This record gives sequence, C-alpha cells and structure tokens, in this order.
Amino acid sequence: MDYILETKGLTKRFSSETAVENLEMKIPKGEIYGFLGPNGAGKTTTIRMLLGLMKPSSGSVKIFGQDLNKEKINILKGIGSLVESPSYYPHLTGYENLEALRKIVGVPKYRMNEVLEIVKLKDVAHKKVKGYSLGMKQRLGIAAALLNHPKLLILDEPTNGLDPSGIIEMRDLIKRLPAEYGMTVLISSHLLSEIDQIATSAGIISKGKMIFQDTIEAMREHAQQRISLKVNDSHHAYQFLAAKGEKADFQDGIIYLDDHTDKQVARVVHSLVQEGYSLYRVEEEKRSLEDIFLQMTSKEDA
Ligand SMILES: Nc1ncnc2c1ncn2[C@@H]1O[C@H](COP(=O)(O)OP(=O)(O)OP(=O)(O)O)[C@@H](O)[C@H]1O
Repeated sequence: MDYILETKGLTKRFSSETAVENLEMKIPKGEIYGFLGPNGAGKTTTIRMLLGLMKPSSGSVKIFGQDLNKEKINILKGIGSLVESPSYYPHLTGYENLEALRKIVGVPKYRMNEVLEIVKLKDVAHKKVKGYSLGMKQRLGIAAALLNHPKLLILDEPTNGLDPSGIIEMRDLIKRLPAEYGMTVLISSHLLSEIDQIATSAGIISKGKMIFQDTIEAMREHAQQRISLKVNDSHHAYQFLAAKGEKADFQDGIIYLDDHTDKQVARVVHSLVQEGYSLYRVEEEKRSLEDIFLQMTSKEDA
C-alpha cells in the first residue's frame, strides 16, 4: 500500500499527561482521511507534530516517503495546511490578503485566480474581508493553503463554527480535491457525521490512542449488526442454510445472518430463491455509526 503519510510510535507527553500515545497513522495516497475524536483526544497535538510545529517525545513521521525529522523543509513544501482560524487584515480585500501570502510563498501571480476559483471566492475576492462570513474566511484560508500546489492538505476542524450552508460549501470543496487536483486530504473533526460524509478512510483517536483505522466502508460495516430474512417455510429454509454451512440463527420464524458482507448476503438470497423459497423481506438491523463511535470511545473510559 502506498502511504503518503505514516507515523510510527508517535508519542507526545506533556508534564502531566500523555496527549498522543504510540500513534500508527497511515494515510493512503489520494484519500480523504478523516481524523476523528472527541474534544481533547489529541487531534491538534498530532497535527502539530505532523507539520513539524511540535517535537514528538518519541516516534517518527514519514511523509512522501521521507523522514520529517531529516527532510522537514522539503516535505513542508508539499503540504498545505489550515490549522487555526487564519487571521487577516480586515480592511483589505480577500484578494489583497491572499496576494500578501502569495508573495511569502513565492508562486506566480496567475495562481491567485486558480485558487480563488477552486474555493469559489472569485466573485467576492475584491470585497473587504471584514464583510466575509466565517465560511468565506475559512475558504480563503484554504485558498492560501493551496497556493503552492500541495500534494497533501491538512485541515484541523475546518468546519468548526460554520453555519449549515458554510459546512456544505466546505464539504463540497474538500470532496473535489483528490479527484480534480490529485491531492490527499487529512481532515480532523469531532463529528462523526461530518467524517462519514466527507472521508474515504478514517482514523479514530480517543485519549491519545488510535482505536480504529480503516476505510469508511469498513467503519460502516462495523455498524452493521445482522441481517434478518423473512421467508416462507422458514424452518426448512434455515435448515437448508445451516446444512450449507451459513452462519445463521433462527428465532420466531425469522432467519438471522451474522457477520455477512453484502456479497455473502446476495449469495444466501440467491441460493434460497434457487431452492424455491419465497423471500418476503431482507432487512438490516443496524446500529448507527454514532452508536459505534460512542461505544468505541467510551470503551476506552472503562
Ligand atoms: N501545550 C500543552 N501543554 C500541556 N497539555 C497540552 C498542551 N496541548 C495540549 N495539551 C493536552 O493534550 C490533550 C490533547 O489535546 P488536543 O488539543 O491535541 O486535543 P484535540 O483532539 O485537538 O481536541 P480539541 O478538538 O478540543 O482541540 C488535552 O488533554 C490537552 O489538555
């Protein structure tokens, strides 16, 4: 697997507590990686270490296949980030604020219009920033982060404090980045629903430890409990499935399938129909992702 970012045993201890403990973060190239955890879980501390803003107590960070400790300047050239709400000169326009940053980054002027186009701020670029909504200010921050054509974009809670329309705009913007610009995105959030809607893979951190890391589909599969099948002549249908070695239960005339993937469910349905059974219902008894998330993070409390 081609990881654009990989940490090994990443740990940060403050005098009284361990904020990040033995983190093995793996971000595949081209993904939107949702870094999810309750407030105080250690997301910002991790992100600060990934950006070289804070020194780890132990462990290492590899980005673009290079060690952050050794190749910091080179690596940071390929990263764009939005870590805190950016501060602007309120009496200058969005364009003028961005222009000041462009000069620091040292990219050609034509890049200004490109990034304003990406974040959809072209129409308001010549208005003063003091009239911008928080969402517009955040998108201007992303425009600045995109100036140097980053391969990796790191966003710490970019939707915090935004109103619903601001959240939708931000979400749409982030979703376009991998496909249209070949970027990989790391986005942190304390809201599962947000990660569920934006990310393609996810890591869940709780009390400084990574408690889950996989694709979003795998995370959703965790939320799947069991499939119930309502069939005619259900007792015989159950015996037929059991004889075939399916992991199934039978209760009150209903057949339940445990731990079945979509493909396995399709296979069971197909074989029942082929055998001549009438299938009335195939239903999923589902715990919500939110339940799973709460369960995972509260387990750590126990
Ligand atoms: N400079 C510091 N000195 C001491 N403790 C710190 C420092 N920075 C963070 N911490 C502690 O480390 C833990 C993790 O904090 P962190 O800000 O990384 O969490 P977070 O997941 O980003 O949460 P939030 O979303 O609330 O910012 C917290 O308990 C916090 O109090």
